[in-house]
Amino acid sequence: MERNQAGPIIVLFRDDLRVADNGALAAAGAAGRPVVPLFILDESGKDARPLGGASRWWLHHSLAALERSLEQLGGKLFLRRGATEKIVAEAVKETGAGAVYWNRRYSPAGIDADKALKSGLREQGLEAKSHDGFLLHEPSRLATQSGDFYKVFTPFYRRLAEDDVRDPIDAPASLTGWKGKLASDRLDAFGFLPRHPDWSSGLAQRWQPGEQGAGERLARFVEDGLDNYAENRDLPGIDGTSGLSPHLAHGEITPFQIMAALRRRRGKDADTFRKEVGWREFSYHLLFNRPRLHKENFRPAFEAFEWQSAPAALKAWQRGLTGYPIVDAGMRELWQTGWMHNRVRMIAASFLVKDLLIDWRTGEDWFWDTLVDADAASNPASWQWVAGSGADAAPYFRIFNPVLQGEKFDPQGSYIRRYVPELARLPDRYIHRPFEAPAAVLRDCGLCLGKDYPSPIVDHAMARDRALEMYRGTREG
Ligand SMILES: Cc1cc2nc3c(=O)[nH]c(=O)nc-3n(C[C@H](O)[C@H](O)[C@H](O)COP(=O)(O)OP(=O)(O)OC[C@H]3O[C@@H](n4cnc5c(N)ncnc54)[C@H](O)[C@@H]3O)c2cc1C
Repeated sequence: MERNQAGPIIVLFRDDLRVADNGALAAAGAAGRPVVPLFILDESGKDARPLGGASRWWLHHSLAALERSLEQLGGKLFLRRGATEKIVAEAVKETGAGAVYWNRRYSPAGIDADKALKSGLREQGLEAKSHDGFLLHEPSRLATQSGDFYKVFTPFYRRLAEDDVRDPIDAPASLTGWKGKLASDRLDAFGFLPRHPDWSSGLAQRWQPGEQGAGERLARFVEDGLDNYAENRDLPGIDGTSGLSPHLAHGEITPFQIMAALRRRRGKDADTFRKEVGWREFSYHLLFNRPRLHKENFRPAFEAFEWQSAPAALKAWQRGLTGYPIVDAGMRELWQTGWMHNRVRMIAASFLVKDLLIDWRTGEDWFWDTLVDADAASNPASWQWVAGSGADAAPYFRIFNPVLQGEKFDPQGSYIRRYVPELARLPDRYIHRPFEAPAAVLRDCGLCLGKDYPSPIVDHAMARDRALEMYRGTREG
């Protein structure tokens, strides 16, 4: 096929649902040719991981916001579902496009699909160009001195910090919209919104999906939230973190924009925040080098670990009915809002894996389905970190005590009172250990343990010893 240098440029949208700091869109806009923005949901590859329910809810609203932003610039978003190469081939044929631009993806299935796309388009004589945006670093390029990938965070982060971070790219002032025809699905017909039942009201109350919501959240955080972040980030009872993770997961904002917003900020709080963004980069570095991170233990010795089957305990964990208030508050926050505080994610994950001895993959799957920020790299990397099977993982003997963790990080129990309202009347000293409250205290609070709120489904001290024994047998792979 002859390259049509005057023809329209197709710009693909996938996990980059924004118009600012969008290298592909900016390049297409600057070329002055008609632009065909095309969103493709591709769940067809053999390693593709279908999105979970909460991510689908987010995606619906994020696409609606993107449609509006593109319209304001003079463009129209086309929506398709299917194998990337096939959909793009059809779109090229229908529009007579001479070029296809996109921002790089870093999930294993995304990398494979885009590689095939690039070579296929070039073989046909079309221009195919990819841009950065999702990550600060290219996982294929960063290597240790011995040429291996990084398995420990600190040297990875030190190396990452050596690189200059480019400035964000402005959104195009306007686009030359493409006026021809192209098949497009209707957003509603994708069926991303839950209907029977509709469980999304808590998500809608908490979040504003879309680029505008992302930008406002970043600005608010830098203005009001960054001071004391290093301490506040561990306190689930306050709004002490940025809440940017779902916006990052859907590419409504880029780490380049975040770094630019922090550029003039020095000191412990800003450094800690940059480092957290660095953990996201590290997770993708691991995923790139271990594409089956959500299926296979990073440390092979864990393949032999004898996880337990405990369906009733799993259900209690998922519903926030374990009898450990901090675990239950976290699991209910997740269910109601599609998000859970990082400190509580660690505690709830540790409880599933170490107290209940349930395979980390089961918990990872649940988070994948229920988190609005479900992320192909951070989710499995974090679960493996907690389980001890991952790179640079928590040592096996670190087993969170859910009562002590609760008392340390939510001393007044404000987080518990918000998400486990049946415990709200308990005095602070029993809020994390209702099972130790004297009968008179429980009676005064109108609380009947085992009826209004469960007794612990497992004894932590016993569970800790059991886990230590099993872990000792599995050490270092
Ligand atoms: C078991 C478990 C599962 C997790 N699953 C996910 C997931 O699916 N998606 C996800 O984005 N994060 C995940 N995390 C990491 C972390 O909990 C969230 O990134 C964080 O809570 C998001 O809230 P925030 O944006 O307010 O974070 P902030 O504290 O404001 O941090 C800013 C950004 O840094 C990144 N970040 C912070 N902490 C981490 C971390 N430990 N690992 C990787 N990136 C980090 C995120 O992109 C975050 O938005 C998981 C952690 C655990 C323990």
